[in-house]
Amino acid sequence: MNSITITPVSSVKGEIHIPGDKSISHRSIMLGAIANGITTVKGFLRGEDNLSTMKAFRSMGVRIDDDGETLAIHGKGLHGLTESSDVIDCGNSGTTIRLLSGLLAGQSFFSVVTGDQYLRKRPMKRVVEPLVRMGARIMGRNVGNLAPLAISGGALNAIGFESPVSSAQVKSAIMLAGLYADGETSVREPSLSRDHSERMFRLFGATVETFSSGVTVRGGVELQAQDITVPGDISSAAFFIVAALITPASELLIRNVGVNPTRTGVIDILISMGGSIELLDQRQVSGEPVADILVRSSQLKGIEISGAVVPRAIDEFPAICVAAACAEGITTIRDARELRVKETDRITAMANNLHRLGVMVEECEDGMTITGVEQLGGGEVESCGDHRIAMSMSVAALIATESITINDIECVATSFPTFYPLLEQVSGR
Ligand SMILES: O=C(O)C1=C[C@@H](OP(=O)(O)O)[C@@H](O)[C@H](O)C1
Ligand SMILES: C=C(OP(=O)(O)O)C(=O)O
Repeated sequence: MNSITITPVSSVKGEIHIPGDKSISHRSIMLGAIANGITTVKGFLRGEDNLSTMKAFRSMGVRIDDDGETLAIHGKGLHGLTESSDVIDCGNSGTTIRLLSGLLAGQSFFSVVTGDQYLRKRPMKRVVEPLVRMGARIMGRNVGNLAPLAISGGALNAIGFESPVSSAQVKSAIMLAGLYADGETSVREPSLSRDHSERMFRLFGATVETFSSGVTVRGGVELQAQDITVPGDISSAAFFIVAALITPASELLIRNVGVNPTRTGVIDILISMGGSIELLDQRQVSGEPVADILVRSSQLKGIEISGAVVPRAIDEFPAICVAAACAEGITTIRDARELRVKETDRITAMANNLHRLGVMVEECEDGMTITGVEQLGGGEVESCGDHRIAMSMSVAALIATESITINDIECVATSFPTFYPLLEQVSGR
């Protein structure tokens, strides 16, 4: 297991480009594979999670050419996928296994999907239950809640589903199954999660209607191939935004970042904490809002975070916890129970790691309370196999009194293989 030791820096400066958005990259392969014609994708994220999705579709007979810059996905049409000759390994990727399960529920062949030791602990009932209601036969460990899942799909019936959690993975799995259902399938969620599927379905010509916190998809409509440009991932940019905010004398321009309003909770939260963050040159690319983000070091203050902003910032909480640890006063995070079922339990992981650096953190079932400190201490912390924990703690190390060693950092390749070279670049090392 690799570790890294990071020493404090005096400032974070420069201009960077962030790699492609992970959520949009997954969806471009999935929709490209079942569309008619050749879909091209520029800016595709070559992280482990997206490579798992690519491999899964190749195993179902989809030709995907990659010249190192652009992907060309040779779509097979709505009913052209073929049975994989082996178990489909989704690696560490919750998005792959859950969205794929929705798609496989509509196929008239048999599939088994599984993943690594972390993914095999994450709850699948949230997608299995509605997909079974639509007519798929799905079996899995723990009464169908844990992977491996065995899926026998076929003709589906449309349902109206009220999801108890705000989850784009649940919503998107049902939307994909809905393409194969007889009639109109709708999903409602407590508050709106990321809407990349809604946007991309529309781009490919699906019949989709959105309403407040919900979506309806019509079955049986063929999709048409598209040329897609994937913007930079705001979830990856978040580590650099926090790095520039908490490090003195910093100014960082982050180019070409997706700023879809269902993803910008992190910016709203950090601005409320007193962060100097400006969105420049806002534009639309492939149906998604994009901007350059200018960040300057700021004195942050503690705030209360709860409610509808939480799903809009769900993957950024580890980075937000680091900002809170450096803020003046107390930050409370509530309504964030979902953090307990990510790659690791992100509430406990961040509480334990920040504790080791001398920060007072109190956990509660759906969140935590963090009391900011003037100076983070040094020490040794654990990624817990979770890319976002590893990267957050690496950012914390930039301003600690002494060096911090982060253990087990291979997981960073899940979503951001070039994270450490970029961190070196902006640190002037
Ligand atoms: O649909 C997606 O692309 C994602 C949805 C979110 O998960 P949930 O749907 O479980 O909240 C997020 O945490 C994940 O990184 C990507
Ligand atoms: C939770 C995440 O991804 P997934 O659910 O796709 O594993 C993440 O990237 O933070």
